[in-house]
Amino acid sequence: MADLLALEGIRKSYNVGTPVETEVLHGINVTIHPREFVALMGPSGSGKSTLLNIIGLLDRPTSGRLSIHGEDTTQLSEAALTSLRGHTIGFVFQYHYLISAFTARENVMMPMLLDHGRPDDAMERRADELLDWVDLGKWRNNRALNMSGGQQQRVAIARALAMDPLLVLADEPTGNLDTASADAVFELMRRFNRERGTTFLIVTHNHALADRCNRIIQVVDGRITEDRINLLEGHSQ
Ligand SMILES: Nc1ncnc2c1ncn2[C@@H]1O[C@H](COP(=O)(O)OP(=O)(O)OP(=O)(O)O)[C@@H](O)[C@H]1O
Repeated sequence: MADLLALEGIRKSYNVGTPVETEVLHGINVTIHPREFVALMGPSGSGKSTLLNIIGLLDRPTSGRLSIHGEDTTQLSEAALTSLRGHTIGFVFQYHYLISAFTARENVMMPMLLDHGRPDDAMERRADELLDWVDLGKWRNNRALNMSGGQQQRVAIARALAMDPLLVLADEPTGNLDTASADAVFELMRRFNRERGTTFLIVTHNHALADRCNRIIQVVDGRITEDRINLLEGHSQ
């Protein structure tokens, strides 16, 4: 089977006032396999979010090749990228970006609604199944604004999983949470990975959480400086 994701020579420059161009990714080569649960670590400003945005097809590299299941994405049109993104990748951010006036169920249904155009029973069932899974079944009809930060982030995880993505990209998903909520949110993603085989790539500054990933990639100054399988995964808990 082809790798889930292959990055070859990915470079990214930003124009910070002509003629000055700053390169923030200097040729990233990495392959992500199905079912991996990967931590992406590195100092502030090292290029982690830039890399995640490129992998998530939200931004294009300046040069290099990004393949999903062996297919090069760098030449695809915006419309093709949008469709591929919607059906392949789920996103979780540090801030949940829920629609606060909508219920938990409505928020989880949102990616399916955007894809299909109108609500149906299957969407509701899918949303309810995911909310049960993140242990918020009883909260399905509560508005997001009435939920705690940890609960909101669990709804955001359910929403990221709504389209049954192959890959979930999470950019500091526990950064705004207290230790207990961060632990619960992280454990949910870990369990989903183990039970359903969804691949996760998680940016985190938290070493204790990274120790619970099965691979740890370190980025410093736009380069991968370390990429290791975490043989002790799960043993530090
Ligand atoms: N749109 C942009 N225009 C210009 N420079 C940018 C842009 N986005 C990011 N940068 C720069 O690229 C570099 C990498 O930023 P990035 O946000 O990817 O780092 P990071 O590792 O995610 O940092 P943090 O851990 O603080 O979130 C930084 O120097 C940043 O200022």
